[in-house]
Amino acid sequence: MSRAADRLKVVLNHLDRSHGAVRASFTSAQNVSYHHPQVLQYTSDTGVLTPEQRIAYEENGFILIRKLVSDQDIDRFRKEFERICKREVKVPGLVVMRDVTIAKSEYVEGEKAVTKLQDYQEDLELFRYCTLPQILKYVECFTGPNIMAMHTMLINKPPDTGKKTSRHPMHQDLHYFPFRPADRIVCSWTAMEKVHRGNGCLVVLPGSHHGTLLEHDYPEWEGGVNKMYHGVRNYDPNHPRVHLEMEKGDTVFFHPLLIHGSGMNQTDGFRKAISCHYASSDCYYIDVKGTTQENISNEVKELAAKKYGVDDTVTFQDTWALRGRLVQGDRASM
Ligand SMILES: CCCCCCCCCC(=O)SCCNC(=O)CCNC(=O)[C@H](O)C(C)(C)COP(=O)(O)OP(=O)(O)OC[C@H]1O[C@@H](n2cnc3c(N)ncnc32)[C@H](O)[C@@H]1OP(=O)(O)O
Ligand SMILES: Nc1ncnc2c1ncn2[C@@H]1O[C@H](COP(=O)(O)OP(=O)(O)OP(=O)(O)O)[C@@H](O)[C@H]1O
Ligand SMILES: O=C(O)CCC(=O)C(=O)O
Ligand SMILES: [Fe+2]
Ligand SMILES: [Mg+2]
Repeated sequence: MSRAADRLKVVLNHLDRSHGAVRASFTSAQNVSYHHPQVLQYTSDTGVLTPEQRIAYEENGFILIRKLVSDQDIDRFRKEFERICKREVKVPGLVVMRDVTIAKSEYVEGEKAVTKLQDYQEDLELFRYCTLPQILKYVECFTGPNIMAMHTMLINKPPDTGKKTSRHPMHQDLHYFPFRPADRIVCSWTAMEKVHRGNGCLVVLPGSHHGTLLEHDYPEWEGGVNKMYHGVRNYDPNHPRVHLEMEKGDTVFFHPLLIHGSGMNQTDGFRKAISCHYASSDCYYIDVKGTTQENISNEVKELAAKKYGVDDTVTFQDTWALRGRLVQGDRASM
C-alpha cells in the first residue's frame, strides 16, 4: 500500500473510533467538516465497504466485486436481449445501436447487428438489473440513500470487422452528464460472460478520477468511430493502465471521472455487459453552455429532436430528467 493509503488508514481508524465524523462529513451537503479534515471524499460508511475497500476506491476510482450477480439473473437478461433483437418486444425509448461498419455496409439481422442497447429503463426485465438489492447496497455507499438510475446500457461488443470500430476510446462518463456533484454518481458494470483482453474488456487508468473533466472529441481513427464515442483529447499515455478481466457476474463500480475505454474484440463472440449509471437524487443539473460538454450536448439534442420529434425547447437536462428512474429513497432535485 502507498504512503498516502497508509496515512488514510491511520486517520480512518482514528475517525471510526471517534465520532463517526467520516459519515457526518459525507452526509453534510456542503461537505463541511469543521473539526476533522475530510479524509474520505468518495464513499460513506454504511457497513458495506470495508475500510480497505473505501481506501482502494479513494485511490483508484473503481472497485471490483466478484460474483455479485447470479448466473440465473444474467441468463434472464441475455434472453430478454435476444427477444429485443428479434423484435419480439418493443421497448419505448430504447435505442438499438449498430456498429458503424455494420450499419454502413451489409444488411445484418438480429443480435449480430447490435452493438449496444441504450436506455432500457422501460423494459421491466432488463431494468431489474438496476434494482437488484445487492447492487443498490453498494451503490448507496457512493450516492447516499436517495438513488436514481440515470442511464442504462446493455453492451454487445461485436467481433471486430477489421476496422477496429469495436473499440471504445478512452473517456470519462461525466462528459455525458449535465449533473453534479460527480462524487455522488457511480457506474455499475457487470460482465455477462468472461471478459478478457482478447474480447475487449474494460481498460482503466487508476487514480484518474482525481483529475478534472477533460476535453472530449471524436478520436481520429482511420476505420471510423461510432456515433457519440468521444474520447479524451489528451491523456497521459504513460499513465499506468489496468485491464479489468472479469468472470460472468463480476461487477465493477467506478467513478464518472475515471478514464476508461475498451479494446477491440478479437474473438468471434459478442462480448456482453450490462450497466447502469446511478446518481443521488439530491444531485442538481448544470448548464453546460461554454464548457467542454457543449459538443456532446448539441449531439444529444439533435438526436432527441429526431427521435422524439421535439424542438430545441427540450434541453440536454430534460433528456436526462425524462430517462431517470428512482430506485431507492425519495426523488429530490433530479
Ligand atoms: C445520451 C448519451 C448517453 C451516454 C452516457 C454515458 C456514457 C456512455 C458512453 C457512450 O456509450 S457514448 C455512445 C452513446 N451512444 C448513443 O447514445 C447512441 C447513439 N446512437 C444512436 O442514437 C443510433 O444508433 C443512431 C442515431 C446513430 C443510428 O440509429 P438509426 O436507427 O438512425 O440508424 P440507421 O441505420 O437508420 O442509420 C442512420 C444513419 O446513421 C448512421 N449510423 C448508424 N449507426 C451508426 C453508428 N454506430 N455510428 C455512426 N453512424 C451510424 C448510418 O450509417 C446512417 O447514416 P447516413 O444517414 O449517412 O446513411
Ligand atoms: N490508437 C489509439 N488511440 C486512442 N485510443 C486507443 C488507441 N488504441 C487503443 N485505444 C484505446 O485504448 C484502450 C485499450 O485498448 P487496448 O490496447 O487494450 O486494446 P487493443 O488495442 O484493442 O488491443 P491490445 O490489448 O492487443 O493492445 C481502448 O479503450 C482503446 O479504444
Ligand atoms: O465497452 C464497454 O463495455 C464499456 C463502454 C463504456 O465505457 C461506455 O459505454 O460508457
Ligand atoms: Fe464509459
Ligand atoms: Mg492496444
